[in-house]
Amino acid sequence: MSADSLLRTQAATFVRGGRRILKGIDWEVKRGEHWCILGPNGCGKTSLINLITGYEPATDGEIQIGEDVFGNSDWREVRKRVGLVTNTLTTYIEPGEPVMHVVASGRDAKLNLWTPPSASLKKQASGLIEAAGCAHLKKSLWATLSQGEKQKILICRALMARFEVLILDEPCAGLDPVAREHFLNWMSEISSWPEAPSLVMVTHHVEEILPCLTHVFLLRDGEVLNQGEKADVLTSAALSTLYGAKVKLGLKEGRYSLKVMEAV
Ligand SMILES: Nc1ncnc2c1ncn2[C@@H]1O[C@H](COP(=O)(O)OP(=O)(O)OP(=O)(O)O)[C@@H](O)[C@H]1O
Repeated sequence: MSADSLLRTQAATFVRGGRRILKGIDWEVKRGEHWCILGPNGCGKTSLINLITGYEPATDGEIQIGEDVFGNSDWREVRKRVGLVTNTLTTYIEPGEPVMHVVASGRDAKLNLWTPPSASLKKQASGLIEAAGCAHLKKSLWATLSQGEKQKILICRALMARFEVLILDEPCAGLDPVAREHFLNWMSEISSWPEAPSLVMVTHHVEEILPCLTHVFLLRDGEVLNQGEKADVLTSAALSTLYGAKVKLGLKEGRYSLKVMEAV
């Protein structure tokens, strides 16, 4: 394993209800790489994320974060190095929680603070909220935010901790086209920060694969169809196999598009 390895799965297998949901996944994310995971509904993307974040144990194989191997290390500690932003988080946050507290609580990966955050936490949270272009939301309560604002605030929350890998599970779901574009540009900006975590974005839309994403992982029916550098992996042929239908991938000025030619 190279010193640059942040995350590695080896023959990771996940069986539930007698079904092999993940069938021996080998994958490695190295420092400086930003990944996109693509795959049809039900192919196992969320299951893979659950193994990496330790929310589910692998049935077989190895999950490694840096030097730590799942099962040999205190995963509650290891988990602190992998951030996860998912829509399900939004349902756990109290409607009346101040936005500033939502962000500040990310330092210890806690939800809903019982005591107000310290002045230094507030200062850091405030800086992140401003960098996200959300300064006007600093005094808002969680329940009043729009979907796009919630996504941004959740990412600010994740950035409070010093994650090495930040997993974004369909971060653009529910965003209007303009909000999505703003959001993606902000994500690009984050990826250029000197201390940026490696981003891993799960999406169903190739339009969201901005130039800052360097690698692509294609997951099909619990198996790796292909993975590697974006330009090598993203082809019409590979995506047609991935989705089981003829599709045509377009690339114009660094942005991808996908046309479904023939559904099966
Ligand atoms: N704990 C579990 N017990 C039984 N089946 C499960 C469990 N977790 C996931 N599955 C099944 O495994 C398959 C993969 O689910 P998963 O949520 O990982 O897919 P996904 O690729 O994230 O899908 P989507 O794109 O629709 O979000 C699905 O058929 C799901 O029903």
